[in-house]
Amino acid sequence: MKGEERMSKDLTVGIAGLGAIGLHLARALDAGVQGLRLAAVSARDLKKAQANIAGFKAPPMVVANTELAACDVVVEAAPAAAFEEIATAAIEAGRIFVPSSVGALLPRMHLVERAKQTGARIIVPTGALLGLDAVRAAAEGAVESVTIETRKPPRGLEGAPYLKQHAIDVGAVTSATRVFKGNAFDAAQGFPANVNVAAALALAGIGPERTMVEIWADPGVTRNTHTIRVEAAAARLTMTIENVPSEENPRTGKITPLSILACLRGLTSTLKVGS
Ligand SMILES: NC(=O)C1=CN([C@@H]2O[C@H](COP(=O)(O)OP(=O)(O)OC[C@H]3O[C@@H](n4cnc5c(N)ncnc54)[C@H](OP(=O)(O)O)[C@@H]3O)[C@@H](O)[C@H]2O)C=CC1
Ligand SMILES: O=C([O-])CC(=O)C(=O)O
Repeated sequence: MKGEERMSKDLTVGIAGLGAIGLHLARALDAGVQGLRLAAVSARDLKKAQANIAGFKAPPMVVANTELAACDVVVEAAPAAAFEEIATAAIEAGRIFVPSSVGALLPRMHLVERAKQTGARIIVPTGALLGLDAVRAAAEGAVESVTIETRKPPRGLEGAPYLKQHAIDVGAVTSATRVFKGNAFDAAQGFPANVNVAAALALAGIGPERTMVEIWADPGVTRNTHTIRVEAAAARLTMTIENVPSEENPRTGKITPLSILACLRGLTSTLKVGS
């Protein structure tokens, strides 16, 4: 195949937010990923965004969140508060939408219904978690229970609305302390910047009401640690991932942009591994 023909088949990618996830992903795409071309980025601070991409081989356009929807694939890597604007534009335009702020999708499942009408696809990456292939497989059969226990260094939980509402000061925590126990829906509301993994797990398995979550502020861990336990008719799963916090945002594990990159490669790769 000629080079031009191959170019014309590339999927264009737009990224909303150039932080711990978005900037790493943008750099990786700029370095070159077969079948994908970084075409546009958005941010709150557009000047900072321009500076961030200045050294790129092929700098993307810096656009408003809604204008990313001109791209074939829209990756949301912004704070949860911006999720609705970015998601709605991408879904109305019938694009492939890849959310990072997965917790913000749970109270907006109407977007999934809307995507059915517009032809959009919503592809939730595994993100900072693991094993969603096995959870999805188990959920094709009977599942008794799904739980996730998240342990983060206390500063990785700072600022969560649930902590403020319950006057919990994680800065004062000196030994492992459980700060939340409940379902994934409530966890995502109370900790919008912390438990997107629980939301992804819920969507892969038995839904946000039945997926149970514990969140621990743990001065004894240096990594964001998530343990999933699944009791299903076909298998029992226990899996733990220990994520190195990123320098830019300690709430976010370094593996997250890598997971999204792997997810994007899967959109165009000839060989795709894992369900
Ligand atoms: N699915 C998963 O497994 C995981 C998901 N996450 C979630 O992914 C999201 C991104 O995380 P992370 O990269 O660590 O966050 P960061 O805070 O590091 O980056 C977010 C970026 O978004 C930009 N931004 C702020 N407001 C807006 C806006 N209104 N529109 C567009 N961009 C904006 C900010 O840039 P500036 O203000 O300078 O313009 C900032 O650089 C978060 O919601 C986080 O909770 C995180 C970890 C794991
Ligand atoms: O990076 C992590 O370990 C998980 C995280 O912040 C999230 O789920 O939002």
